[in-house]
Amino acid sequence: AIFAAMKSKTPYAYIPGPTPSTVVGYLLDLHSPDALPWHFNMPEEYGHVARLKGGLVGADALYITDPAALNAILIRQQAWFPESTEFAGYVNVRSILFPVLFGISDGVASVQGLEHKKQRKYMDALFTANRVSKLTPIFYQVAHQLEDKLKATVCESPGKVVDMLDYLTRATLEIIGTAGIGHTFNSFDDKSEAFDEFHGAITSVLPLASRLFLVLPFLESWRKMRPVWLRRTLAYVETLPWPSARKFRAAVDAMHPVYVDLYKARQQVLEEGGSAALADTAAGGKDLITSMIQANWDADEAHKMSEDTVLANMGSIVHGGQETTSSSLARFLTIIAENQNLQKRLREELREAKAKKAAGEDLDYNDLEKLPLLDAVVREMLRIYSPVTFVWRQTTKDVVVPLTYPIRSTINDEETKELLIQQGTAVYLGMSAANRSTAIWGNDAAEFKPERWLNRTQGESKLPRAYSGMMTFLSGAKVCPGKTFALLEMKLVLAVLLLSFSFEPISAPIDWRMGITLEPRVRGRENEGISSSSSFSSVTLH
Ligand code: HEM
Repeated sequence: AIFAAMKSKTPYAYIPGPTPSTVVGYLLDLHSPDALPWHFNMPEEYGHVARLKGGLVGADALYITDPAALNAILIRQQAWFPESTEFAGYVNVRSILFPVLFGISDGVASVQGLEHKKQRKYMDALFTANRVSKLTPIFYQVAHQLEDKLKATVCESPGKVVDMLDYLTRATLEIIGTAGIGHTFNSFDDKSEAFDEFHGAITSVLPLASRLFLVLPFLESWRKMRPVWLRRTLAYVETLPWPSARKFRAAVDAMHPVYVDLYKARQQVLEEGGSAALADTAAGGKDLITSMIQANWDADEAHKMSEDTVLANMGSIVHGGQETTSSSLARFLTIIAENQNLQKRLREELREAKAKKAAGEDLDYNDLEKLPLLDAVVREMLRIYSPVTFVWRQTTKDVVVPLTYPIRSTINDEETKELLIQQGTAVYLGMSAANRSTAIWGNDAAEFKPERWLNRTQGESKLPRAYSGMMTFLSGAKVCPGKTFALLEMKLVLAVLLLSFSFEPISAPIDWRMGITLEPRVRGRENEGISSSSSFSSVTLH
């Protein structure tokens, strides 16, 4: 095995790359919570393909930000680049643990190939612009609860310093709850046990999951264990010799029954009254999962998903859609708190649009789509502060991919325009780094400049085109299905907040650490945990 590892290290010796900071190799540098600068620097210092040196525990890997190579890996030649069996993406790290520990079947985020295609068909049908626009009233219901709650807090003491991430987490969990799975966590009720329990579970799963990458190869073999009942029984052995797994189990125990109860309730409605009866359920049966259950009910036998698969997809939706949006919204507020002029311009744009509506009427889906400054700010924020930093894949055979930017050999200084990726190589796709590459976006790539989208001074990049030529939502078969949902949700919550409040920064700096998404922490209060030391702002009502 050692010989094999040494042999597999050699093919990439000609590719420039960073020296690992420990003998373990690149893994710790790549996953460190403080690794953001390491990622951003990659294309600038080493080029758009970099060699990541394996250490004692592994072979060399590649870090790729090259547009042509990304197009090949994610789209044209994606069949040879499945998600690594050891760890697959940010949604997946949690989805992977569910089946591993509990025998629950895999959801869309953790399956590949034909099974993925089948599940994605159901998933994509939920997220068309038409369907998402119909969720607008549900989003507003939650956004106005957030507004009322914040008003009550701020009226008590104007200019109060408020932990906005806490409010935004409540709002995004409530939105994904009501619009995603037709369930309320009563998130704005201070004494809501449902919120505390579920949110506590999500936030404890997050750090656990990002710590587990080193043991995932072991989990993978557990995941394949059959029969499933044996796996499930073993997971419940009280003496599970691993505290993280026990904690994880407690978290899943808090979440899973919520999904099971909801599923059973919808199924019962269907059995008693057929599809039409779903209109009488929470959210008028329009929530994503009720729509999925209904489509599954109507599908012919050959195309139906099992109960376990639908349950797993409830998890995929809740986990895929919660912290990504709360983290992005917190980032947005940080930006506008630090740029009062931009905040004022955004508010003016919103007021102007609102003035055209009848009194008390909210901006609808199309109105929100048509606000150029809000759109440019959201776009630019998602470009340079992509909540997901990277994903990874592993080749199943030797593959040659084209390159936009040639590799300059460290051995003989020659240029190569194609890259041979050997079977089994771990390939890291640097989404945030590609979003900031100066070669792709220009010398001002790392600067926050919404104007680049306003007058379209920014041409489309050569990166895959899922969203303005940026990598934030990925691309190809695993592209984020929730993009339209996320953009509407963010614009709508920001519109409600900006029309009622002004935001100012607190004096302490905020650091953004890399977890599975980006997590804000107030410097000096890092150890207090994500919910208590997040993106405080000083908020005023106006
Ligand atoms: C700013 C917000 C968001 C960002 C930046 C984002 C980004 C991403 C990325 C990068 C992936 C691919 C991950 C991978 O393959 O490892 C992904 C997948 C996914 N996202 Fe999102 N997402 C966002 C919001 C949402 C929302 C609101 C939902 C649901 C309502 C959602 C549901 C999902 C699901 C189900 C997947 C798995 C898809 C699959 O594997 O086929 N996301 N997202």
